[in-house]
Amino acid sequence: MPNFKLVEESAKKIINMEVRGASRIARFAAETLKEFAKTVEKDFDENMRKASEILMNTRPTAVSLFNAINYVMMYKGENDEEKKADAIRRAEEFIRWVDTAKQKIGEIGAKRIKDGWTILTHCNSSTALMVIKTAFRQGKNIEVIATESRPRYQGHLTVKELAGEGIPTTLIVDSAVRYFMKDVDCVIVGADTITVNGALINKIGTSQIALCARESRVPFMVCAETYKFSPATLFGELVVIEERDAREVAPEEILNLGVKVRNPAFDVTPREYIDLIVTEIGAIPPEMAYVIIRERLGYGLEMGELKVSAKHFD
Ligand SMILES: O=P(O)(O)OC[C@H]1O[C@H](OP(=O)(O)O)[C@H](O)[C@@H]1O
Repeated sequence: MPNFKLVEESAKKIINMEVRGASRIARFAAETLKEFAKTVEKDFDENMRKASEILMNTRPTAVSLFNAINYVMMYKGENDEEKKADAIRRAEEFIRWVDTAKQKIGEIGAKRIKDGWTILTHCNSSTALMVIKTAFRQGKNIEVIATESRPRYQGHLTVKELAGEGIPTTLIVDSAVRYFMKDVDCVIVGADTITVNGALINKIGTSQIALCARESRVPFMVCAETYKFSPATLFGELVVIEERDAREVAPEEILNLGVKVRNPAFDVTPREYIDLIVTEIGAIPPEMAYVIIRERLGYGLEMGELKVSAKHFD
């Protein structure tokens, strides 16, 4: 029997943010599809399609979820048995992509961090933290300023992780970024999605930090695996910004007043504010986003037509 309960449970974990962070969500979706595929005995295409739809309808902004599901769903085979084996293989391949990419980004990004620097980070990006931790492990004497990242306080996860590594870390409220920017040598953040024109979609507040960094001439570095680039934006689609429950922001007492409370989870930082995007295949300017979508993800504009070709990770 196809185990849809497993898929529903995974979807719930993504929605309530028990599993969060763009790359963890992607990895978890691939793992779920792999485990689900093992339970399918007939009508493989139909069951896999249903399972991917359930996972896809969880959080709309991080393209990593789409790319993970899409990657697994490009399985091939003459019959259900072959399809199942290929889907499982592809899920495992995607999971390896997630794990190896983070390591590589850590190594590449750490080269850009100088001894004695103070780095500001926002939210809780495992990829951005990998860069910071790699630099620290190389013996660079660095400090971190971390924003609390309201309303979900992912900044608390960040400071716990950095403190666990022994990295001197200061926690600040989101609105104190400009106050502290004079002490910052570099901003390093993660990514939920990079669009074809090189814009960054990341945790709400990121664009204000970028603006402030630009004002102070502080370099702004983004850490993003190539599966965080959005092929759909090449086809003219806009990235949907997730708007979460108002109760995450305001207590009942406020909500009862009937005031409108808005809670967008992400915002857009235009490419002009980004100095560098560190991917697992190199540190690139945001202007190279189209090249990543074409060469790495296999979607391109060819002979004046939109052409999609499924690429494999190598
Ligand atoms: O993949 P990694 O680098 O771990 O995280 C990337 C991004 O995912 C998070 O979103 P959320 O907390 O799930 O809403 C943050 O916006 C973070 O910058």
